[in-house]
Amino acid sequence: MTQHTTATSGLSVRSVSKSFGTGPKAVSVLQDVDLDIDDGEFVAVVGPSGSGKSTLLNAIAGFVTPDRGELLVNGEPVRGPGPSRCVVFQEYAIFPWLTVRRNIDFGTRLRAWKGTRPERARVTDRYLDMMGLTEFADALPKTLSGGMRQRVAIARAYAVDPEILLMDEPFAALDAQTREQMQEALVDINQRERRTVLFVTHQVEEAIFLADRVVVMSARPATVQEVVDVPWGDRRTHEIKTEPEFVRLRRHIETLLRSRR
Ligand SMILES: Nc1ncnc2c1ncn2[C@@H]1O[C@H](COP(=O)(O)OP(=O)(O)OP(=O)(O)O)[C@@H](O)[C@H]1O
Repeated sequence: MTQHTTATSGLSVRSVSKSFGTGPKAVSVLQDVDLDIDDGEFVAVVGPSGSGKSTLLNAIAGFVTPDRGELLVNGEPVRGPGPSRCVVFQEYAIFPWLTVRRNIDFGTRLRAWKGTRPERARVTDRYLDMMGLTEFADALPKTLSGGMRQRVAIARAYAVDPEILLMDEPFAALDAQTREQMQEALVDINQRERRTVLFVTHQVEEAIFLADRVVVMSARPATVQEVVDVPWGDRRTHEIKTEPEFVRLRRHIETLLRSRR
């Protein structure tokens, strides 16, 4: 396994534990989770249903406070939600009263680099183009398909330019064909923009297709069971899914998940 470390860049999760409830009804969800994600790395998290994947993501986002342990983004402790981390949810969490362009423009306003209005407009145009949304720029979200709405959510998240992008099953509600198109769109935008991404998914195939490393969580209380390196670099076309190495990795991870350690 590659050695990934750095307390001062990227994300560090150090011995993070979290329980919900108190007394005999307390449920231990995360137990001593350790994880380092380097700057610009794409990491997918898979695990049994209810194991605590979303809880981990929510702790990094600052929505959930760990009972123990430490979360660092570029060396700074996470103390709550903030613009260094941007979340893309499964539900299409975009503003229904704003057009596609204005939704993405909202993201550019949250950037550390403010820029003038024309400069921001150019940034918005770039994201519209990258996500294939230019012809829908003036449309309201309700007139768009689920896949297109999720393109808007992803474009807006990249437009914020956060240090870490957190994606919680963003394609789970989409049909299989749209999901594959979205996976390609995400590969494309991330190869151009290269952000640090933590991506939670149920689909092992999706995790291997998208990520540089796949973190396999155990059953609850979740710990990191294994971290699997994915060897394709930027070569991410759907053809790799039938290559023997892809199939081997998929089987290996599925076996780990079935073992429910
Ligand atoms: N705010 C909360 N209060 C109480 N229990 C919670 C809370 N959030 C999560 N849980 C519990 O923590 C456990 C882990 O939930 P979580 O959503 O993190 O798992 P998950 O791995 O993302 O699940 P899934 O794969 O089904 O999406 C579940 O038993 C859930 O009911």
